Amino acid sequence: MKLSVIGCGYLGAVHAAAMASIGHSVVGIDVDADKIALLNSGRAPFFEPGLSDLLEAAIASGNLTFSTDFADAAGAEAHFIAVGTPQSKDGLSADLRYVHSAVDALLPYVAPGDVVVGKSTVPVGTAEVLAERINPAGAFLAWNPEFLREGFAVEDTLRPDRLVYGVGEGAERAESVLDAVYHVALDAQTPKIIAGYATSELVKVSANAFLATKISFINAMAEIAEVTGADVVKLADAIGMDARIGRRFLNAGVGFGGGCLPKDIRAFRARAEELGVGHSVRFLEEIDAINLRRRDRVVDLTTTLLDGDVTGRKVAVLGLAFKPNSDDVRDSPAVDIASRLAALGADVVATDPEAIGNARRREPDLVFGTLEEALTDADIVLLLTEWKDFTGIDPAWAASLVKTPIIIDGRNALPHTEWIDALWEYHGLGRR
Ligand SMILES: NC(=O)c1ccc[n+]([C@@H]2O[C@H](COP(=O)([O-])OP(=O)(O)OC[C@H]3O[C@@H](n4cnc5c(N)ncnc54)[C@H](O)[C@@H]3O)[C@@H](O)[C@H]2O)c1
Ligand SMILES: O=c1ccn([C@@H]2O[C@H](COP(=O)(O)OP(=O)(O)O[C@H]3O[C@H](CO)[C@@H](O)[C@H](O)[C@H]3O)[C@@H](O)[C@H]2O)c(=O)[nH]1
Repeated sequence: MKLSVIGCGYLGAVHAAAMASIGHSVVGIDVDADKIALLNSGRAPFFEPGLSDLLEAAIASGNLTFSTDFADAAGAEAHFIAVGTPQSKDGLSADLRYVHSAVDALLPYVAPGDVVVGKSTVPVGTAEVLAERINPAGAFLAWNPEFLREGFAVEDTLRPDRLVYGVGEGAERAESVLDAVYHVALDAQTPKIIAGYATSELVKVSANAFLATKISFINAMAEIAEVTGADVVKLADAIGMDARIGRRFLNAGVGFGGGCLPKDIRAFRARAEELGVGHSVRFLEEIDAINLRRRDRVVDLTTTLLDGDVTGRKVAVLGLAFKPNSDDVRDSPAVDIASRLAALGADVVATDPEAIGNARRREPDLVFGTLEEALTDADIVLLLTEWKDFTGIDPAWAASLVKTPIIIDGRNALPHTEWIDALWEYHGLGRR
């Protein structure tokens, strides 16, 4: 089956390569000519485990091409929309301009019977508006939200835990086209939920709202633990043993960042206000506030541990990506904390296995270095992204490099007894 994927970022490039790897003939289209040139040469424009191999193999097989020309989408039966929906510059809402311009550019090449498939995360009500523009061409719209996690994007795309088809006019055609697209996952008994547009759009944003809520819940418990002497990690272990609660997404620390959770909960609030039901998700304001307070906590704790003044003190920041196994620094707690400490006068040296390039583009004045450069003569060390490269550090080796062995484990990810045994002053978040 021939497919087009419009927008080749973290979502679209992986989707295009994964669909080509299961035998579809895929063209990925993006307005960013540099990205398209890289992709066409078989190189991933960002770090995502497994993506380079998938791209290389799919391009070599002839199943995958990339283009900046929307005319190349002609002849595809399904056109996936995977462009960005970032937070608006002037508010909380999602900026839908890329979705609309992608649909504008695609429409001349859409044939009757084609299915345009929305994958971008959008405010509820968007699909209905887009369908009104697509249906007159004799084509149909499906809303097929994506749940992949960065760092596991290839695996999640090839083996999703569920498929959601939001359908409207032309529902039968949309379902049969999507079934053909996802035949491998469906053959593996992946559950499929068919719903209307509004439900499928809401499934996506409510899933992210729930995940954000779970993280902020445990971070709120961390705040309580910090004033009572409780240990939030043990608390999470204990409540997580209740199958109704579950241990996943109960890792307290510097909180959530990235290109999804923060902007999605804000856009959800904005959309609910527009719909006159702002009160229903007003709690997300608190979820956001708890999350951002964790960053303040690390800045304040660093200052306290450096006797109230960070000026001229060397701070080693381990981690810049919003999570391990990604180079994505969008709304990254680590970049935020590093920048704030640098702005307060600290001599910050930040390191990351993959994200220095992206962090430097965002914060050109920050100082970046290798792990060894960051640690050497540091007055304090902050672990802000739990890459294996950092959680596996030998604490005795690190102690031999720093000036003062003080560490804030912003992800509660280190084997803390080993660090304490190696004579580090260890500070977790929400634990002693
Ligand atoms: N990143 C994820 O893990 C993930 C997972 C699920 C859903 N999503 C959603 O998917 C969407 C894309 O996210 P992303 O992280 O891939 O963003 P991204 O910024 O990495 O990629 C977006 C791409 O769209 C391209 N683009 C912009 N306007 C275009 C146009 N008119 N025509 C063609 N291409 C255009 C950009 O050049 C860019 O390459 C968002 O709505 C996001 O919320 C992302
Ligand atoms: O217990 C936890 C789990 C995660 N995080 C943080 O939460 C953020 C988001 O993590 P994760 O959800 O794993 O990463 P994303 O790749 O942003 O994926 C989320 O956002 C995507 C885009 O919408 C969705 O597709 C995914 O299902 C959803 O998990 C990261 O900063 C993590 O460090 C925590 O602080 N504690």
